[in-house]
Amino acid sequence: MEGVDHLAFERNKAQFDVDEMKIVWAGSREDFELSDRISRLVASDPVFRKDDRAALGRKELFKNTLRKAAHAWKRVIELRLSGEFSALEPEAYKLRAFVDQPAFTDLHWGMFVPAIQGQGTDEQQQKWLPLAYRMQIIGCYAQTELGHGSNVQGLETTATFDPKTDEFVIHSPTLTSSKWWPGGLGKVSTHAVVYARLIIDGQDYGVHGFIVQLRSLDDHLPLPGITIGDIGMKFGNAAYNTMDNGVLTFDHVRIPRNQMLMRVSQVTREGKYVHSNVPRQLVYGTMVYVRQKIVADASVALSRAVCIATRYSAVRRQFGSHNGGLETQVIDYKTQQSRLFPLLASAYAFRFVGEWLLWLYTDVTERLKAKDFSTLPEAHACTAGLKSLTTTATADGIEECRKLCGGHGYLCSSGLPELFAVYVPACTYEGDNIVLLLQVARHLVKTVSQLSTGNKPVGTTAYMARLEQLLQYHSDVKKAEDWLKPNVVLEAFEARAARMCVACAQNLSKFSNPEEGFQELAADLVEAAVAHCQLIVVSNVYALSLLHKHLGDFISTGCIDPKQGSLANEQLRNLYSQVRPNAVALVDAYNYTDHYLGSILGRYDGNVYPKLYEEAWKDPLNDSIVPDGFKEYIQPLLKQQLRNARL
Ligand SMILES: CC/C=C\C/C=C\C/C=C\C/C=C\CCC(=O)SCCNC(=O)CCNC(=O)[C@H](O)C(C)(C)COP(=O)(O)OP(=O)(O)OC[C@H]1O[C@@H](n2cnc3c(N)ncnc32)[C@H](O)[C@@H]1OP(=O)(O)O
Ligand SMILES: Cc1cc2nc3c(=O)[nH]c(=O)nc-3n(C[C@H](O)[C@H](O)[C@H](O)COP(=O)(O)OP(=O)(O)OC[C@H]3O[C@@H](n4cnc5c(N)ncnc54)[C@H](O)[C@@H]3O)c2cc1C
Repeated sequence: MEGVDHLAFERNKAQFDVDEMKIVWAGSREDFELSDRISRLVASDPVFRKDDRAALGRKELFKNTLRKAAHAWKRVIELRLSGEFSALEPEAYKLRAFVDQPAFTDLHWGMFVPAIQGQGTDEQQQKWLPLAYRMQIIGCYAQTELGHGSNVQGLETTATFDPKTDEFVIHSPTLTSSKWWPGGLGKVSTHAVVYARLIIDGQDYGVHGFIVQLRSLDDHLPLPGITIGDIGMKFGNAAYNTMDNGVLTFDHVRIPRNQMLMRVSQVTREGKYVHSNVPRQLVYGTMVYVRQKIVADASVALSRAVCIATRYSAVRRQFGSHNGGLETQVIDYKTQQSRLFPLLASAYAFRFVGEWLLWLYTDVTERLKAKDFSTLPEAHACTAGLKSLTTTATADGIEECRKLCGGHGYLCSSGLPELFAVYVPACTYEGDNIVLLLQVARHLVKTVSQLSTGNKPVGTTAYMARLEQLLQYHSDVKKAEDWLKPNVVLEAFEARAARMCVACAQNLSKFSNPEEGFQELAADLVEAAVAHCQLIVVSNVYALSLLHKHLGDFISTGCIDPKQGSLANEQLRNLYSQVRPNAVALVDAYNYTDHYLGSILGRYDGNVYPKLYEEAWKDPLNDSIVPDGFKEYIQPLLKQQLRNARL
């Protein structure tokens, strides 16, 4: 029934003030009001409808994306959502987020602009940023090649300095050096920040960023020497196919010398390479920025899936009917709770860890401005590790939510298949998750090895300073409630991470060639890195379900014994019972509109069955009662069977 809240009985059970929780989730009252206003604005605008997206072909889908991006830009300007540099303001960012359709603009604002801001000189910023801010040029981030993505130092594209003309010659020497994947490149971008090996007088100075114009600003045709196109359909139907991930090759394309991004190092008019007194890794700065953003976004994607699965689990009933009464809500099954509630808790945990990471990133940025590079390794390890941890958990969590919704979760109208297909590449882009965990492992091993030299570990590795104590540690948990004490949980996680790191460091020391040891022990190193990253995010329910999931680690490292493991599980069951009456209210606190959720199963009013039924009839296959192709392919079969039957 329209207008009836089928979930009201669930909402009435809540033991906390959902409006207050909305503010906690949003970050502040101001943020809440902004999100609320912008999400409603998007939901009520017919251009931003998305319920028809799954049935669109690639070309229509892409054009639809262009239309939405242009309309979003128009709305930003018309509504005066922000000041001079409009699209960088939170309102504009939120508007793009609630439109919820990946587009070239994500890379323009999310990577092209930050690359120039972070790696361009003041002069370069003054020239390029106003054009980019007004979208008079549209840019992408062209780093990955057909042959190399993870190994940035292995890129093959060359930028050779020509002192005669004061230019760089950008060239793709091999097929594998073709740029491959950059979003927005395939059909839209007029410019790119291209990463290429700098060659001066035959000497290779490694990978640097260059601003390169790709297409004419008049007719949008590729400039001479440039071959460019889309790399083809990707996983899922609509999903990430709204994005024109592209291929690009250069045939001796010339750009002026001042288009090398020169904040970190410079090439003079005479062809002299000058490296500023800063770490070369600052060239990777844009990736650090985006990894931090991706962590913040993980809680959004996971919370959407959890919201759908929680509301639907409260609506869906199976088994347990007595005397013709109602069947049991599937959310009341302990197995459903043990799969769903840790995800609900994870979404909240990732929301808070995202805030913390933003603080860390802001802090390191301020320090870099003051030429203090001391916290850069920690910022790199945290952004890389948490990007890996949160995106893996979110991608797995979305898929789990699909299963939690049974058969109906497999329908596109549940919103879950598309959410998964859009989200899952986050485990790969901006650094493959395993490759990033190996970076964390390097940082941890280095930290352990420096302990003997008296180096005091700082930041998230500070617990290693108590190594002796952590190596002696054995949990003193005696009853299930003991697991509710944050310190008890935290110490167990610290001891587990410390012991796994130390074990790796000890095993590495047995190799005469450390690099060979690192390769050989990579799987263990990744597990130690995961343990360290989990330590960063632990909080009550979440921590206990993780402890239960990784019980083997905790027992094998001697941090807890099997009895204490069972007590943790007992406590977990108690906590699930406490979460149960609050579950629907906890997902209401995300304050998502039905438009943004894009899911019949997750509708706010819980009116699932009539709407599912209604939606089925909208499928293009139901446009005609007898399908196209009946006469050619079905009727002859039927007739033949009839003939055979008569024989
Ligand atoms: C509106 C939208 C807004 C925001 C966007 C939000 C979401 C994004 C949406 C969509 C995103 C879409 C697309 C994504 C785009 C991309 O994918 S762009 C391409 C990204 N590519 C990668 O991530 C490549 C991964 N590889 C690497 O990062 C590096 O190559 C490596 C770190 C794996 C290895 O690098 P090497 O140079 O070989 O390093 P090393 O020898 O291992 O280490 C040398 C030292 O450098 C330190 N280090 C490495 N990286 C960094 C860094 N980023 N910052 C600081 N320090 C770094 C490393 O720790 C070593 O230190 P030592 O002290 O041990 O020497
Ligand atoms: C949707 C999407 C959008 C993208 N957008 C952009 C963009 O805008 N701009 C851009 O420049 N790039 C972009 N990329 C490229 C992306 O950044 C790379 O795909 C990513 O960095 C992974 O690199 P790769 O593809 O080379 O993977 P590979 O490194 O080839 O990974 C293959 C396998 O090898 C393993 N592996 C690799 N190295 C190691 C190692 N040292 N030790 C152990 N295992 C290893 C990995 O774990 C993985 O299992 C995008 C990719 C996708 C999927």
